[in-house]
Amino acid sequence: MASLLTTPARREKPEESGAWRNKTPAILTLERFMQDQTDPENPNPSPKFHTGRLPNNRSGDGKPRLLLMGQRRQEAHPLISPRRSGKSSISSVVFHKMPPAETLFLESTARIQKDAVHSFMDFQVWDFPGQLDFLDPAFDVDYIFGEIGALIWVIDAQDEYLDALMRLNNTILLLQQHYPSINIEVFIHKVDALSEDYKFDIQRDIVQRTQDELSDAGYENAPVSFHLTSIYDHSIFEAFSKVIQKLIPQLPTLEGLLNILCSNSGMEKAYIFDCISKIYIATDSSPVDMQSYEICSDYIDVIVDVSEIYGWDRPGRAAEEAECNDQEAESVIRLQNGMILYLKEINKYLVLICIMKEESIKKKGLIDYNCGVFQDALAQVFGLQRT
Ligand SMILES: Nc1nc2c(ncn2[C@@H]2O[C@H](COP(=O)(O)OP(=O)(O)OP(=O)(O)O)[C@@H](O)[C@H]2O)c(=O)[nH]1
Repeated sequence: MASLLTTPARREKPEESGAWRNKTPAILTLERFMQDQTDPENPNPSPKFHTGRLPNNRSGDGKPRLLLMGQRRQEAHPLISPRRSGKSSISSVVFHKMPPAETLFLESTARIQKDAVHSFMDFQVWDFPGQLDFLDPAFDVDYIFGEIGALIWVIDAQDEYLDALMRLNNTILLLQQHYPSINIEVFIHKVDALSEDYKFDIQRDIVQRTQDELSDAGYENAPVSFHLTSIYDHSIFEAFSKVIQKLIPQLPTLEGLLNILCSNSGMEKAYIFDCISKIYIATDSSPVDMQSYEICSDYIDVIVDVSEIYGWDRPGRAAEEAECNDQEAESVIRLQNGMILYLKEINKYLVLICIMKEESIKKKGLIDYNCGVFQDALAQVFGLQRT
């Protein structure tokens, strides 16, 4: 069992007068400053964080689109309901916090579901009905693919997948001809019921067949990635993290900053998480192990739950925040194995979670300071990027 050592804390900042202002602890609403701060001299500032705008966005709404596609397979017997690949379940679990078991009751999607996700970067998730043949000339392919960030193709690994694979390959070939820069992410889904060996065999087979098809058509370097996923564990969040990270142009800078933070603060690993979806948008360059990712993800759940139960709206908070936008929540947990988890709120949507040995947290002043510098650097990077 992990034990909670400290909960909400604050970071104080000297005001212009030079005096330090005493503030009550920030509540863990994980809502804060960077995107929302208003500057009296510039009441409509451009947001400092990346909003995911695509440079070639035609409509100008600036929202990258993730398309969820995959085949629904009709069974030979009309009384047996068709096999569905799991697209709506993925979207509901990742973006709407639906418990995985409740997806059993989801209805089949009859028309394209457009879901706007408001998070550290706004994007849209379009869930396509499995039976829709968007390669039919009646569809406006440019409308569907013209502005997307990534196409996520969901294949049911518990079902026969050759048909689904054929359609995937046709789609990839179409995209390679007309939209070659779109990332294609293949989710080999529902692997929870498969043995370790079997799921890797399936992955190998799918990768091989796709690559053969692509190289036959002369597309050796198509941007296609494969992920083993299930809504019943963290793999679906991990896979989405990888998908989203590819849409963040500042990713190498973020990783560089996290590397510097880790090496100067004695940290083993650091993640920046989007606390609404539990997608991590960046981590340092040491390898990600699933266990550390899972524990960080569970940690966010605990913090968000605690803040929802015990958080309160303080009178005058808005005014206080307008004066000092440097206040954030912080929490430290010691794990049974002696490791320490340190969470620091970055802004309304993002939290920094660091994993470190017990010796490192003894220098908490240093860690707080370095995290403050990291936050400032982050704000500068995104601020500079937008000018
Ligand atoms: N075992 C397992 N079942 C899953 C998983 N993801 C989804 N399912 C189940 O798959 C079934 C179909 O899910 P949907 O999300 O409705 O499938 P869909 O692809 O959106 O279907 P259409 O809307 O008809 O295209 C549901 O009963 C889910 O519970 C998974 O990771 N593992």
